[in-house]
Amino acid sequence: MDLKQLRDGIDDIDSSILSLFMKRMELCKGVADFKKEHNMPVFQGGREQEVIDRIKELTGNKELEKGTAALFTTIMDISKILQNRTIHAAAPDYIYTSPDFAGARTIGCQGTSGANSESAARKVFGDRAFTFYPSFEDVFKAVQAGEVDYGVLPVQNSTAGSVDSTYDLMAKYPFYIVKMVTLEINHCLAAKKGTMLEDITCVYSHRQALSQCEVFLSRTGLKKHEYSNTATAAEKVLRSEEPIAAICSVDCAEKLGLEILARDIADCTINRTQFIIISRDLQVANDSDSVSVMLTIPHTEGSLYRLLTKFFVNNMNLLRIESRPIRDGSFDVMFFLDFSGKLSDPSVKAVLRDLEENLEDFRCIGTFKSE
Ligand SMILES: O=C(O)C(=O)C[C@]1(C(=O)O)C=C[C@@H](O)C=C1
Repeated sequence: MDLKQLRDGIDDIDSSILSLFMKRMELCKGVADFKKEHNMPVFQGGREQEVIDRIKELTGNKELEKGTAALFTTIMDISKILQNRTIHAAAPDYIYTSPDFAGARTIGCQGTSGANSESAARKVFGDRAFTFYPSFEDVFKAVQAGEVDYGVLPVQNSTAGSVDSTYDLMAKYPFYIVKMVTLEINHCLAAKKGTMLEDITCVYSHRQALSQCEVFLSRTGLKKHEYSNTATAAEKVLRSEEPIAAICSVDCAEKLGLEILARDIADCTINRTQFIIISRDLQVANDSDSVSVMLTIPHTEGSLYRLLTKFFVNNMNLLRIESRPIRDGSFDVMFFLDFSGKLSDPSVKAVLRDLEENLEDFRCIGTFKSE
């Protein structure tokens, strides 16, 4: 047989598979109606095992057994997605309010005035006073306690990647993301007035800022010292009698009256950081088009693949996937996923309900307009 004949044969078989697939899905819709009426969960683990065992037996070919099991697992996953849509699409909406950035009484940022978090906060809340906390954790605590209406935290930098400490705290505190804001970061090397670059031996800054300026730091041979924040590092430089420098924003250096010894020192000329604005309660802006969730998945073969199928089949674009250790001595991780969709979309509601029902650790952590 030539290739054309082989492909014609494949096309014929695909048509048969398709028509049987459609018939199977019709039956699954019937199953969904039954489950809705009898208040049964969509996922039936025992039945799935039965289906897979039977398929493996029927395959009768060791080499293909794994493939047929994967194929029927995916078919059942698609079946569950359709069933969830039938059952949960009309589920009640989440209870939420609209964000009120202009009416916010207090907003918490980490660091001190001049920190990049403050510039990010200004983009959302305008020129006003912010409450500064020594650590990211303090910002989460202040939001949880209702001490501030909103908190501002960095999550991702275009050069250095995710801000791990923020993600670790996201797993620890209750909160909701209400907005995402992107800030152009321009790092400079700043020292006390009159200091020369040749005199400087060491430089202080936040870990992320130091890692964004690796090339400059290794070229100049400056010794790196991690500090809690770029702005607090700049303040340390101002107070110090030693010839030390800080990596901070130009705004911050100018505000403190520091000398800028070198500008634009980040490794990448375009260097941007994304910040999240968080609140204690779920707040949904009209223009929100992305949803954030955090979850753990079982340590079983194909479980990440099966999770991703849910987004793919529901036509939801995955915008971010991040994982962090859950820190219990195991090597298990917590996943943070952002995907396109509105909380009120029937398919989003169905996916969220499905994840909620079937995963041990699952939380929807807000919705925002992606930038
Ligand atoms: O038998 C059921 O209860 C079904 O919903 C059908 C089906 C399948 O597609 O075969 C789908 C989901 C269940 O977890 C088990 C099996």
